[in-house]
Amino acid sequence: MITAQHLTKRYGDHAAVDDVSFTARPGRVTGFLGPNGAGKSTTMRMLCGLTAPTTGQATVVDRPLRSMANPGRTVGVLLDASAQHAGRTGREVLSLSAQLMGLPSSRVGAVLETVGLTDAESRKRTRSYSLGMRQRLGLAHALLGDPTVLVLDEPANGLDPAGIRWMRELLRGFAADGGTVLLSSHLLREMEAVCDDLVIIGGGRILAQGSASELLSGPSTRVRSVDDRALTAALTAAGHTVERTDEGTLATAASPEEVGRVALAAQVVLTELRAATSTGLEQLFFDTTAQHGREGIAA
Ligand SMILES: Nc1ncnc2c1ncn2[C@@H]1O[C@H](COP(=O)(O)OP(=O)(O)OP(=O)(O)O)[C@@H](O)[C@H]1O
Repeated sequence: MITAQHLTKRYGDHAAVDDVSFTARPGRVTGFLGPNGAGKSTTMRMLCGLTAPTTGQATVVDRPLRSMANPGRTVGVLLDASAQHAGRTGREVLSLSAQLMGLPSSRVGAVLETVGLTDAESRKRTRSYSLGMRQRLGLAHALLGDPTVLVLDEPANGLDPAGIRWMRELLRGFAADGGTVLLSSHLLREMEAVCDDLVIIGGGRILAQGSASELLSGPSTRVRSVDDRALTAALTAAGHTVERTDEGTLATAASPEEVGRVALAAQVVLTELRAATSTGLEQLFFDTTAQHGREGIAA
């Protein structure tokens, strides 16, 4: 489990992260999304103890990471796959960390196999690695201590389609075994495919969070009637929120059956009633972050 409680990071007058609270739970993949400059990396650095919060607290498995004697045995971190020592081989990078974490050298071969780096590749200096190979090495490094928690900033960056699918299966398997995964990525389709929970951040603040199924389902019913004003009043009186969509229908989270019953009781004739399809993460992302992306910045 990872918990961010009221995390704030100020650089001078600028709040890079502003009162951010969320929980990434065991057995689930939590996606951390936001436009460029939203505060994702800064939040992840605070979770990993690399950046001290101005206020608030971050804990991993109920403790601040900095207080752990051997954090690599609990948390695997991949924050920047290109930040590897260019003159070391992949195998040397892993062997050194295995020694520092008190792990048997057999872990090195095990994680190389898990991430699909061959023996020959592992003996090359990382300066000759492609970005995809660096990501695989970074992930091997994160998995080395057999952690229960993974914090991964853009791990799929540079992977080819087969690599992305492989990463998806690896993360789903890690969560299915009870692990906690916090993952940031700009690949929205991939996030939609892999995440159980979503946290969306913009301008340093949380804009939306919840289970992916909840957030992506949106208002579940679309309805038209001969008297939308009376229907809206009746639905609102029954405790439902109602919005008008761009297509001119009314949208509500109430089920089609419930809308039908309310309309019947209010004696409003319906001209259309249907369950809405899923919103899709791309739509949710743009709807939620419209004010915060670079394209949303007024000229
Ligand atoms: N060390 C620093 N000093 C000053 N400002 C910083 C520092 N680190 C980050 N920031 C600012 O904090 C804000 C959030 O940056 P951050 O890197 O966390 O965003 P991000 O969501 O990870 O963006 P991206 O998707 O582009 O990686 C930005 O405005 C950035 O310029």
